[in-house]
Amino acid sequence: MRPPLVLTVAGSDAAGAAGVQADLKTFTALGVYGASAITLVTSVAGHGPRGTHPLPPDVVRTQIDEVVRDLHVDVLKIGALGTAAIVQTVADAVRTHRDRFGPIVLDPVMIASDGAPLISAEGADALRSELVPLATVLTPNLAEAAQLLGRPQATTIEEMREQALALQALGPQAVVMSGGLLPAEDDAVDVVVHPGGTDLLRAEREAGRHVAGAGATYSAAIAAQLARIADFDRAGELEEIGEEGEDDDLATIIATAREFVASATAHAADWEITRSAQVRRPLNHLITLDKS
Ligand SMILES: Nc1ncnc2c1ncn2[C@@H]1O[C@H](COP(=O)(O)OP(=O)(O)OP(=O)(O)O)[C@@H](O)[C@H]1O
Ligand SMILES: Cc1ncc(CO)c(N)n1
Repeated sequence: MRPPLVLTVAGSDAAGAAGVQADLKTFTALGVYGASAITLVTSVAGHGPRGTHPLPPDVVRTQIDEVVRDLHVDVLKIGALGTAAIVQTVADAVRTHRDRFGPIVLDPVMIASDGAPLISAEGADALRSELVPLATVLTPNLAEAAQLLGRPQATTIEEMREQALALQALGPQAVVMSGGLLPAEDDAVDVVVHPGGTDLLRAEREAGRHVAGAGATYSAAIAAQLARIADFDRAGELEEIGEEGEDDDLATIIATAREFVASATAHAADWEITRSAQVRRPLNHLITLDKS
């Protein structure tokens, strides 16, 4: 028996809300084995600005090489990368090992939800030129899409769609642009462009939402679902899960991942986990595991 497996290349969040920790919890919750190559470590000093400590690029490369050498990787997920040198290293590793894994989900992480920068300006440029073209699914929020394109932040759904299409033109099959904070809309609307067209995913916007790790959890859930599809495919069971063609698959996977994020957010609402209201709440990744 070979479980579906995702390798995440991302940063560590000691609080366990975002980054690698959110990724691994999401994979487990969705029945997927998680491996990780750490790119950087974030640390919080009190409630002050967070420090970002990138690892040496060769240490990042060694971790990826080891995992790819030793394990069957179905899907690669990429999160915070910190520096242009790490972006370059990860892009080189992806090109070297391209036949060793399937889809690549790239979350172009730029700034943490608490405002800490998670990549340098040169790193963001390298992300656009080196990694975006290699991605299967790209998952920017409004600010990340704007920075990748060098445009002002989208303020309407039509502008979001234009930016998502412009990013898709750089290479990814699908772009999932999350618009939780779009001023012109009452709902939280995500624009998904995929080979079958454009979908709008609407959900009620929660006022005063104060969570950390929603973006990481979203892209991790997409990666996990893609790994499960690869697993069903290996077992010859794809028809049984109602496959309607590859184009629809991606759109369905993304919608399912969003439901997971919404549910994990809702189920954390009564968690008394933070010592202060100032600290952003993590999501509840235990939802699929809690049988009580
Ligand atoms: N206020 C909100 N109410 C409901 N859904 C929201 C809200 N804000 C964001 N979302 C949804 O949550 C999902 C993830 O959002 P997004 O990608 O913007 O998170 P993020 O800012 O990158 O997260 P983080 O930096 O905390 O990891 C998207 O589906 C988005 O639409
Ligand atoms: C390590 C890390 N990666 C990603 C995010 C995105 O919010 C974060 N806050 N921390």
